[in-house]
Amino acid sequence: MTLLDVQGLTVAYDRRRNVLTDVALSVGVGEIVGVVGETGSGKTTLARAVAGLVPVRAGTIGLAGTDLAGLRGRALRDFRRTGRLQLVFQDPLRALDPDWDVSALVGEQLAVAGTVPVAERAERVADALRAVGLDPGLAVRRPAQLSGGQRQRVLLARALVGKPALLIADEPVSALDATSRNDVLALLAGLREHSGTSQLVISHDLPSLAGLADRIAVLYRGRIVEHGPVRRVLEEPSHPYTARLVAATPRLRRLRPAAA
Ligand SMILES: Nc1ncnc2c1ncn2[C@@H]1O[C@H](COP(=O)(O)OP(=O)(O)OP(=O)(O)O)[C@@H](O)[C@H]1O
Repeated sequence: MTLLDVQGLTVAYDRRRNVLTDVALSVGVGEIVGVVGETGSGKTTLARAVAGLVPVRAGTIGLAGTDLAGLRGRALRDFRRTGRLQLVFQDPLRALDPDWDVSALVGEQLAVAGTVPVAERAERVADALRAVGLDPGLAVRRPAQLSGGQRQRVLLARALVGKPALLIADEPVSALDATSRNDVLALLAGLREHSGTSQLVISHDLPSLAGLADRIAVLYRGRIVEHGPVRRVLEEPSHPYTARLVAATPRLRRLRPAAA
């Protein structure tokens, strides 16, 4: 069953050029789809457009049957408040208010949605922290008192606490060292396994996506030039950019899914 169905998505910040042109993309229920592309290809713009943070010039963004691209004003605010779609930004330090403690940062979504009684929020926050491998005792800390990997996990806990239908992660591991990167990638895989969370994961790093996603879409100069199952894209890239990307990444040989 399709959860996210993006069609003909075209986005421009000014009149001179489109940053995204006619992008089509889907994420099934319980599926992880990776978007890879070089710097400036439009990855963050895609994440932000799907999350309703950037105006769309043309196209539709269907989430479980609702066209998010058509929502305006109050309807858009109401949708955001539900927290059904959550975006995890790439820079935890900038995304987390330094004056708030972890408990307030993670609990904010529950307060905004208003669906969980105040008395239950602390327990839900603790559950979310445990789900991302953090000690609930960290709830009293502020972002500056956490490591980079812990901050990234707090961002994830904040996105997950309201049990979103779709998680969009924009470069979730690019700021992390190799160990934390693997931990966070394993965490995303575990989320799907244990909670069935559908995910759109955006990265310039093909190996990170190759070990995690079911399907990969390749964004090149604002267009999806190739998409398909991970193994097919890695073994038989059909676009020259993808072929160059695969050839330039020897680590991929180790990460390729085993033959069926
Ligand atoms: N707010 C903005 N106003 C105008 N142009 C923008 C804005 N944000 C991004 N752009 C331009 O849109 C293009 C795509 O940017 P985007 O950040 O989506 O790419 P990206 O693939 O995420 O890049 P990176 O991997 O470097 O983060 C770039 O040319 C960028 O300069």
